[in-house]
Amino acid sequence: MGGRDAVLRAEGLSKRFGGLLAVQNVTFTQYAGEILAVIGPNGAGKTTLLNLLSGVYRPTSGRLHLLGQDVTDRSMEARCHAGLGRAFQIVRPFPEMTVHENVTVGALFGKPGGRLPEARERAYALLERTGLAAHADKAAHELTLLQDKRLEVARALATQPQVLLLDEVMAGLRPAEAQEAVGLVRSVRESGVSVLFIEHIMPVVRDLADRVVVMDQGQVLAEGTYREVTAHPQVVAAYLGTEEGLRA
Ligand SMILES: Nc1ncnc2c1ncn2[C@@H]1O[C@H](COP(=O)(O)OP(=O)(O)OP(=O)(O)O)[C@@H](O)[C@H]1O
Repeated sequence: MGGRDAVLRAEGLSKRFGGLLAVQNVTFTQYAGEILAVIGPNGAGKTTLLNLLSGVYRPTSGRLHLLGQDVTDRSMEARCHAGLGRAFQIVRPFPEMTVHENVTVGALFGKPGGRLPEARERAYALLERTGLAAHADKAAHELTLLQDKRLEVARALATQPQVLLLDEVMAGLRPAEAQEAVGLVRSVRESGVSVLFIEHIMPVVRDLADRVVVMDQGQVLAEGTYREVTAHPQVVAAYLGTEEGLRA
């Protein structure tokens, strides 16, 4: 697989909260065009890792490279401008603004110096892509949960990321809806965006991820394809007795 470009490279990332090392010496590479899943039992450090990647937290130690640049000391906004987008589990649109206006805000925020007519146009194109065009003029608070998730992805894509971070966006969706969301994430990748996602729903991980990083107690326990990691004895042991188990 020589010659593949790394889009994200974490080198020995650690994050300490008081006496707790929530993320401990985490190293991994995500390659261009890849859909990478981060899984692990509750409290494994997944959300903390995502917060280190997006810039919510600075690491206690370690470095982060985005598209070949060292962004360890850059703010969340600077990382966004450099090509990193993020969608949250808890969707927080501006409830009184329309769906279209919400995505337009994302389009204006992503690249410095963006112009309004252009941003509005790009927002419409994204609503088409995410299946929300028919709801463009609704207030955001009128959307269903699945439509909310679509809006969150559209808003993140509006910032024109090359790497999109998704934090449990399937949470709360019914299985059929989760399948629709899987289709949406695939289409995001088809458009040339690399995707890193945290997910508890194992069938979603199986269907979507090219590669999986398994965390436990702040550390990377295993890395590989879904088949490889779910056959790994330490991974099976880490999941035994946990609520989500390793059902697939
Ligand atoms: N801001 C914080 N201050 C102190 N401790 C924290 C903070 N954020 C997370 N932790 C702790 O760090 C550990 C890792 O938490 P984190 O939320 O990253 O795990 P997770 O894998 O995302 O879990 P879950 O699957 O339950 O969301 C936990 O023990 C948690 O209590």
